[in-house]
Amino acid sequence: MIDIDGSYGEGGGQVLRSSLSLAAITGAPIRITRIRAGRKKPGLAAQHLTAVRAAARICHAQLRGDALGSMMLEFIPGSSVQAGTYTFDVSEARQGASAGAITLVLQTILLPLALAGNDSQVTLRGGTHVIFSPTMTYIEQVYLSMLQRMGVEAEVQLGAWGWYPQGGGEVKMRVSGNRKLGGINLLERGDLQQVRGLAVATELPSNIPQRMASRAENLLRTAGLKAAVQALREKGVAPGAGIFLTAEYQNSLTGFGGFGRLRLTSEKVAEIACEQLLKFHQTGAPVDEHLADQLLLPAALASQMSQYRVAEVTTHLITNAAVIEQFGLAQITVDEREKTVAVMPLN
Ligand SMILES: Nc1ncnc2c1ncn2[C@@H]1O[C@H](COP(=O)(O)OP(=O)(O)OP(=O)(O)O)[C@@H](O)[C@H]1O
Repeated sequence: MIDIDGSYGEGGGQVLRSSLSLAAITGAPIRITRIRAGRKKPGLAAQHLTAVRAAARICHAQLRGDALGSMMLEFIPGSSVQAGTYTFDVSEARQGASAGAITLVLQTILLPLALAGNDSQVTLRGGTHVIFSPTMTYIEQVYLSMLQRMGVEAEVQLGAWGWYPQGGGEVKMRVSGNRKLGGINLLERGDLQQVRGLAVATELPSNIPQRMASRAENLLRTAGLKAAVQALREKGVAPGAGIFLTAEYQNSLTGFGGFGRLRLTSEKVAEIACEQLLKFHQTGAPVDEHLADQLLLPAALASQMSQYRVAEVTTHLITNAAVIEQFGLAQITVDEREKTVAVMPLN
């Protein structure tokens, strides 16, 4: 049994999710204690419990402690990961609505399913665009595109947008199985090719996406960046709005978003997204601070070494590296001064 201290470093949900993915892939039983001890409301929230149940479903794991608020979980895989057709809904973890991010549930099971013997189809329901987590737009345009270069083949289709607090979004994912992963080398990003964007509203007037789109295009073009932002009204169960920008460099991709809320003008929402993107652009780094921690898992499962340079070394990155190393799959070196990450798989 591998013992994981859920309070280590960042002490957030990622410690749990990385451990679940690796337990499913390796078949190693795990016990995680002090889950999310670093958070205001510690223990398993709806999103985490959905990830636990999803990981357990695909490898028939026995569970102990799988309840909302639980700070301890035992996860004992009962089989290798089984490809198949699955549905996971965060609202089943908590009665009533939940905007738990299904992108994080998706990340928990993606690599186990990509390494399984056959193709899978997964339907996910809950929050698709939720602050402090990757948005489904980021997953599609940045995360999956980068993972494709490492040998992962998966496609997502967004059926409905799910915002905080109601959730209710839906995504269908198709994952090809039997994949062999390769390393990635991202030390130089090359020139910016373009910034693409989606300015979206559900159940709100069309001037909102239009205003977000034109403010973002103006700001980015004034800063000398080539930008095209599409204004869209989309399907969702509740009102919501946001703008999601993807910057395409010769060798790399990144994405940033801004979320609408009451008393925040559409223009301000666009400015929030643009500020983050311009700040990243100035760093010259190929990998944004979020992708930095998300690339560790595929890199540890690859057959070659990976190396990349990041915009910022975060506690998420350091924490995830330590969790992955506990499974003995890779040696990870983070150079805080050079802001580089090297992942050397050990098998
Ligand atoms: N704007 C963003 N774009 C892409 N990825 C993001 C963004 N914000 C956060 N993330 C990613 O979301 C993940 C959040 O992990 P974290 O450990 O904080 O867990 P959590 O389950 O969201 O919840 P909590 O922080 O409440 O425990 C990290 O992988 C982080 O890189």
